[in-house]
Amino acid sequence: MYELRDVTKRYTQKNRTVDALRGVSLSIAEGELVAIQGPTGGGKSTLLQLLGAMDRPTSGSVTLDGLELAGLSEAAGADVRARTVGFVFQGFNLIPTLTAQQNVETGLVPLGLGAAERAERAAQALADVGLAERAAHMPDELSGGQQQRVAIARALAKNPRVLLADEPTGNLDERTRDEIMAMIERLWQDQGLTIVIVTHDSWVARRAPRRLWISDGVVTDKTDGRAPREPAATAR
Ligand SMILES: Nc1ncnc2c1ncn2[C@@H]1O[C@H](COP(=O)(O)OP(=O)(O)OP(=O)(O)O)[C@@H](O)[C@H]1O
Repeated sequence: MYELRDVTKRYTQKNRTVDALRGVSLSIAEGELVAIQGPTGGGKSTLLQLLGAMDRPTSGSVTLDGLELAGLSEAAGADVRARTVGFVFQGFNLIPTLTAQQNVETGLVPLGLGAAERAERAAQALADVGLAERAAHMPDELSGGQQQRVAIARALAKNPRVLLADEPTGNLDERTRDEIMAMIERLWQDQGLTIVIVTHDSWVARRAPRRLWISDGVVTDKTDGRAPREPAATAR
């Protein structure tokens, strides 16, 4: 699904440069659930932005199903964000003046669907996250966990291939965090999505079969518990 080859990202301000990613090479297979951890400023959000075609690397290659994201035009990048990638953020990012249903429908506007199909898909997405009864509620009438469910429904209504989540449980209490993670895992299993979650929370990270660590712009694969390799027949 994703192939990163020697990716660097350098931010240049007036008299300061920051190397947020330094020579990252990485593959993420279709259907993987990957957690990304690491110290603050290590490069987690930068990596997620490159995976989501929200930004481009300074050098190197980022491909999504063979499509080179590094060289995309603005319009082509917007198309990837609209169709292929769903985003979820720590702060939910719902529009406060719109109902849950309308918030979910906003994610479908770039797809050019008719109003009736938008409404139907949004209602289905809200049902999928257990919020069918709350479709007419405004965000401030919903709990934090419910708001995050609406945000997840908005991300998934467009049937993306990838879900990218930046600290999706960062604003939630423990019980709600557990509920949201259980829901993300269920969606992952049911819909065969590829999911990448940035988290500071080791409990959340441990739920992911694959865990990456980014520190100072360098990625290390920290996955443990991998199936041990079968010893070669001759070694027995
Ligand atoms: N737009 C930007 N302009 C300049 N520097 C930036 C920009 N975005 C990120 N950086 C710098 O790049 C480095 C990596 O930042 P990034 O946000 O990717 O880290 P992070 O691991 O997500 O951190 P956190 O856990 O605090 O969110 C940091 O040193 C940060 O200050």
